[in-house]
Amino acid sequence: MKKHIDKLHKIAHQRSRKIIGLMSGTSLDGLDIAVCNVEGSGTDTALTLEKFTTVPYDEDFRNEIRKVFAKREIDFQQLCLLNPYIGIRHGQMILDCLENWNIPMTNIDLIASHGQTVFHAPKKQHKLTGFPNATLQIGDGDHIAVKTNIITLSDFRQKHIAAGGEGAPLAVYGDYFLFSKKGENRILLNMGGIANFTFLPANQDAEVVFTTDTGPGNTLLDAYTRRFFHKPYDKDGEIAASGKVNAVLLEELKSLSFFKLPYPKTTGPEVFNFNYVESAIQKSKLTSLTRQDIIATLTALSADTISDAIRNVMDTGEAFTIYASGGGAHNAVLMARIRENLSATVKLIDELGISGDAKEAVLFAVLANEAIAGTDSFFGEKDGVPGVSMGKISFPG
Ligand SMILES: Nc1ncnc2c1ncn2[C@@H]1O[C@H](COP(=O)(O)OP(=O)(O)OP(=O)(O)O)[C@@H](O)[C@H]1O
Ligand SMILES: CC(=O)N[C@H]1[C@@H]2OC[C@@H](O2)[C@@H](O)[C@@H]1O[C@H](C)C(=O)O
Repeated sequence: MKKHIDKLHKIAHQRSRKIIGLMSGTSLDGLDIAVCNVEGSGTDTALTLEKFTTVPYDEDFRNEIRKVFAKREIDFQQLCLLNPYIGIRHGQMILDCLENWNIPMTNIDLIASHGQTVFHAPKKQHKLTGFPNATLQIGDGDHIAVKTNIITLSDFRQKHIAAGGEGAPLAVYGDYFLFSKKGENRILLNMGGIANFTFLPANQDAEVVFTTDTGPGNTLLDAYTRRFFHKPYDKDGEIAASGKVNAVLLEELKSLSFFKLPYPKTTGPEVFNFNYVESAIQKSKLTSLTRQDIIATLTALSADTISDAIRNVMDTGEAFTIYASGGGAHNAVLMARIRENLSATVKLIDELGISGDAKEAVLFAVLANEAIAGTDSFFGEKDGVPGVSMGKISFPG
């Protein structure tokens, strides 16, 4: 309908846009909702985070997602039902938040929805001849648009794959637009379920900007803390601090083929799960390790593989600063080992003006802003950062 196109055209030409960024990551902890005011685009983007919250998922919702999450074999009906269901639930969470914040729906121009990743299968992992890189996010944008009456952009990762990428990491675009700084080599490290980072060179050359996943962030820690200690995660790294890293198990865990693949690469809980850890424990014949030692070793695995990946990019001897975000930035043991491994300054991204817990949701708002109001961007011919606009548009009516 032309009225929708006219409205979108108007939004694209406004001096600033109010965009809600949504992120629900691999930790299944909840939906991050960030209300952003965005002016300009590309490297001229000026963003203010006006409101942020994480709406926690209730256990029932989490369990419904877990039925299909990162599983090779599932009940197909469950997947089919979850696609609209997650969209509707996310839409309702937005409406509730806007009401609590006293923000009229009509003040919001756009929603940028990541959706829920249920499976991630880059070619390097599935290895099936003829099949492309693949990833699947559900929670359809049409349901969010109709529920909230707000134009919604969603499903950002498919275009990245269509343009030659693995569908991730996408944070790199917003990282460059918002946080690149002349004179400082910056590593923006995000430790969610899976860890990834963006390298922003001190000369701000977009063609040198680099991004990759590194492997596990918190996903293994969460799984084992849930199993052994009946808690959702190792708060502040307290359990890890009470255990000892087991060098034999750590080496066995590091022998996984993923860690030998060249960078950039991407991964998910399809690879980093119970089976992987259990089979490493069996292989190293360490069946009597304490639970605390296992958590300490898994924390060291995350820290060491993050550090190896950063070393691979920062091999020039130049100084750099790490800005950490994501839930793992709250884990003191994880942070301390990264600091020690790299002898680098490690700060929180919060020092750059955006809360580390909000960063990913904010970056999806930036991607939507680029799709609607941006111009061409070019990050060179290297793997992993195609210069394309991402996000599919859902109109409310
Ligand atoms: N105080 C804390 N101490 C230790 N770990 C914490 C703390 N708070 C959060 N976390 C960890 O952070 C995780 C959530 O992180 P985050 O929300 O960044 O992940 P995500 O966005 O779901 O994942 P991804 O970025 O891989 O998609 C929790 O599951 C937990 O492991
Ligand atoms: C397929 C998928 O959802 N990947 C996530 C996941 O969580 C962290 C890491 O793996 C990253 O590659 C990506 O998310 C962030 C937001 C990204 O694309 O930058």
